[in-house]
Amino acid sequence: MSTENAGAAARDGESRRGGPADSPFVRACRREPTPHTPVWFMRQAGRSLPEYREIRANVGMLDSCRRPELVAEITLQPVRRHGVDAAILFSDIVVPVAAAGVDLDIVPGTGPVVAQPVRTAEDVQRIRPITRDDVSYVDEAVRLLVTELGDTPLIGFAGAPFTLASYLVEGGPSRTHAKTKALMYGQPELWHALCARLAEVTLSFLTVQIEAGVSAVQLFDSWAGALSEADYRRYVLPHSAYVLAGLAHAGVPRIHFGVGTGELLTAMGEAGADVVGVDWRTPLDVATRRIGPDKAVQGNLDPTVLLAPWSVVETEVRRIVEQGRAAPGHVFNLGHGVLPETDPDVLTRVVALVHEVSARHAG
Ligand SMILES: Cc1c2[nH]c(c1CCC(=O)O)Cc1[nH]c(c(CCC(=O)O)c1C)Cc1[nH]c(c(CCC(=O)O)c1C)Cc1[nH]c(c(C)c1CCC(=O)O)C2
Repeated sequence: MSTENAGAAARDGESRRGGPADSPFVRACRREPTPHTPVWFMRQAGRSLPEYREIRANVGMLDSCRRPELVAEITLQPVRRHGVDAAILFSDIVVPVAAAGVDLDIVPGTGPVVAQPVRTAEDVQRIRPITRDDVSYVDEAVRLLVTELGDTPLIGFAGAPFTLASYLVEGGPSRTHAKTKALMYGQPELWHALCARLAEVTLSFLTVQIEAGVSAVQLFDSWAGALSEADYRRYVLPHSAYVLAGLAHAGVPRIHFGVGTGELLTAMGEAGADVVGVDWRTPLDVATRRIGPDKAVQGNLDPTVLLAPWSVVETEVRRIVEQGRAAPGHVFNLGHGVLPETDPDVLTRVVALVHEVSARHAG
């Protein structure tokens, strides 16, 4: 398809084998053989890196997401430092929601805070559809990055309807998602109208990123694990499935991730993913049995293990690479994002170890 190899082809003036579409990361997503297990980290661009803290010192989070040169630099920092197999666009799940007209901010140490939480049909109607022009800074940043990254794939991402709805209904982060679930159970029509709007915004946002050249996309339904499987299937899956189906024709791998989703892994795969993200609670061989043979898995080192002595990290990395062999494709990652207090040198060592251990057993 047209977006594949865009960077490499532009530089070479011709299309050739290789480029991001032939990288270990994309091949693993497609369940093709790889020279080593590819590895990247959720939240690899962020507060664990001193160079990130320095560049962000005087720029607000949302502002930084709207400056293409800054987005490109922050996205590249972990690729240079750790040698990860993929970059992830520096942005946030609330960026497209802000572009859709919702008044919100990202408060340091707290997360997204919404000025006027969504409670009524009028509130839902105020969430406008978005076009490329509403997020031209993302289009520009992706194009800059695809050229800079060469053969290293760039992952685009968005928040899934449930996780976005939770921030909008609660007005900010929530442990229980009580207001969100109250709306879901009490006003199912309004709930579905809200999720349908968010699915439309998310689909447009991901389409902009794919057209600009990302090699894969990840749909973050971080808080879906708050639901039973039955409620997930009834209230959430159709909306996430709408987004994932809308991207099928683009041909880039679709990763679907959530936390605490051991009981939802089958359903999250059925929603239309090529790769299912697994947190640390479910071993990858068990997860693979739940997800089935036609999807790859991504995960699943507990982020807090990175704070332990190296011998513990090493044992856990080896176990996960080994259990990942049960899957038809494995992308090594954490079970959730990098914690800010993580020593970046440990991340660099993990990348090298994953490559070494998996290459030794290849073929
Ligand atoms: C739920 C969610 C959000 N944002 C995101 C999710 C889904 C992933 C997950 O489950 O962690 C996704 C996200 N947010 C960010 C990225 C960047 C790419 C990456 O390196 O992974 C990604 C992929 C940057 C960010 N997004 C945020 C930061 C920290 C802000 C800062 O550096 O000042 C970064 C680097 C802010 C944010 N934004 C959000 C939270 C919970 C927070 C953290 C609040 C805090 O602890 O300060 C909402």
